[in-house]
Amino acid sequence: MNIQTPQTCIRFTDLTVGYNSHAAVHHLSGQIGRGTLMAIVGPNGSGKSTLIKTIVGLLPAMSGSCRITPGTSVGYLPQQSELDRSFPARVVDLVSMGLWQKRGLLGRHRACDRRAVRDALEAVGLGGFGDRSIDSLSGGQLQRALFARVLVQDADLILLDEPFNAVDEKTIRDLIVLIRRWHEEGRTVIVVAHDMDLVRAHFPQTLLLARRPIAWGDTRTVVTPENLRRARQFQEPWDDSAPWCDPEEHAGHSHAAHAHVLGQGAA
Ligand SMILES: Nc1ncnc2c1ncn2[C@@H]1O[C@H](COP(=O)(O)OP(=O)(O)OP(=O)(O)O)[C@@H](O)[C@H]1O
Repeated sequence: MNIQTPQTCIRFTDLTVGYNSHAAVHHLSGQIGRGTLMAIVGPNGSGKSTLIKTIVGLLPAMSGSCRITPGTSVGYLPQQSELDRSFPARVVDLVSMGLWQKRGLLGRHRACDRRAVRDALEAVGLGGFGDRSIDSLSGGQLQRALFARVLVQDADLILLDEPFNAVDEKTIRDLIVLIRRWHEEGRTVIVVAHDMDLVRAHFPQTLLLARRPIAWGDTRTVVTPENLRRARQFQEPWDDSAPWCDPEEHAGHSHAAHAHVLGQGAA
């Protein structure tokens, strides 16, 4: 039985998740405390987006579980590549979509909602961009608009999938300010990232994945050359057509990682 303390935001119990009976992440156990600011890192194809989608509820567990403490509202920023930019919408419409959990899909927006959307656009440096069509935005401007949508969601748990991808340094700095503010407000923020210097500088906690948890805990002890090398080693020989999980291999190699996950990832 899982015991969720009031401080727990997410609990993974031997979670395995994937596609068409192939595991993309397997045997993840541990918990994320409320108010945690955490990065998820790992090589391409190591299961970072898959894990985020499972937390958001878009992908069911194959076995084990991922539980969010009841009553936790969730905000999610998908990878830009998953967005259809040709959809005929204005920036203000995109940002207003963040209100649907409060107002419903067809709900009328009140004056306070319109103000919240305007304030969010100002906060991300897109004041005056409301009437622009989303296909006219640069990549960095679109990322700012997506952050504005997360701002109006006003969620307890915020999941950002590669928010720093293909944006310039100034935009990254501005987005980091927003992320830090969410953290200071006591929200739980989980960010998929590839830039290890940025992770070391801004994220106190890190989960390093290579289809399985390699290490999890204090960023200084997780993002080490040795752990990154191990992550690459686990990832490179991976066979996408392999059976969904090899218990022998799991028992032999991931025991140390598990101990680390349970010892340091647990909040
Ligand atoms: N819809 C899907 N159907 C089948 N397999 C998928 C699907 N989405 C992802 N995968 C596979 O699952 C594995 C993990 O993918 P995932 O996108 O979670 O990795 P990632 O760590 O986010 O990678 P990246 O850093 O490249 O974004 C990969 O082998 C990928 O090919």
